[in-house]
Amino acid sequence: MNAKKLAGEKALEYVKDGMVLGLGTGSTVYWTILGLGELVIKGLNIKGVATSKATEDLALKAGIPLVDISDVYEIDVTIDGADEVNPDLDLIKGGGGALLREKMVASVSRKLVIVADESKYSAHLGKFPLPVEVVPFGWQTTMKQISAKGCEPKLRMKNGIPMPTDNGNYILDCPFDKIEYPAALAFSLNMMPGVVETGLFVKMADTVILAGTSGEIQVKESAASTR
Ligand SMILES: O=C[C@H](O)[C@H](O)[C@H](O)COP(=O)(O)O
Repeated sequence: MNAKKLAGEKALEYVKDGMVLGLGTGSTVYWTILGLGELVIKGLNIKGVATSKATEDLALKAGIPLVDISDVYEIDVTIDGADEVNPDLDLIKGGGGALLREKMVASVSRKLVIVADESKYSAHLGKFPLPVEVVPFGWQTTMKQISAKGCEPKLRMKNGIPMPTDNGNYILDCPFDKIEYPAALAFSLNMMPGVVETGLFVKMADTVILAGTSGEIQVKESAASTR
């Protein structure tokens, strides 16, 4: 069975008529967006806020009406994917480079629902290299500052050039291996002037839906979400 499809479609249970929805990015939330499109055709009245240009294109093709983040006071529910989830439901995100807009959208959402296949669940964050969005100016300097925190960052490339994010920045992929204190690491990285944002989402997820290839679905609820 397609675990991503199972998880993505399960999240449709959190959607109600009249909601403003944050639409995440990636191959798991792809299924949520297709499902939402079908519900819209059947008469569901929702508005979406896209977290990337790719999601904007997909949502428009699916027939979902979109609004800009600046045009809403708050978002009812955001549904998004993750690259890694720990038992506290802290996350690593940004494998697709959308972490900044995803975090901005999540920060104004009353509820953040994460959809993932069960391989993303891990006792410690860090197996997946942490994406950090940095400004192009002096990116090598920022990279040195991040190295001092105990990893060897790699500049993300695409077609032979640094991959630009939707915001015109670069991504440094930072293999920390094992992140003991996600909040402390996020804070220290965010203190660096060249860092725009990190893919660490600490105490942001309210619900995580994990699906396996044999069809089982686990729904984990956070006791510690700070939003
Ligand atoms: O930048 C991308 C996002 O954070 C994605 O939500 C994350 O990489 C998970 O993507 P996928 O569902 O394709 O594994």
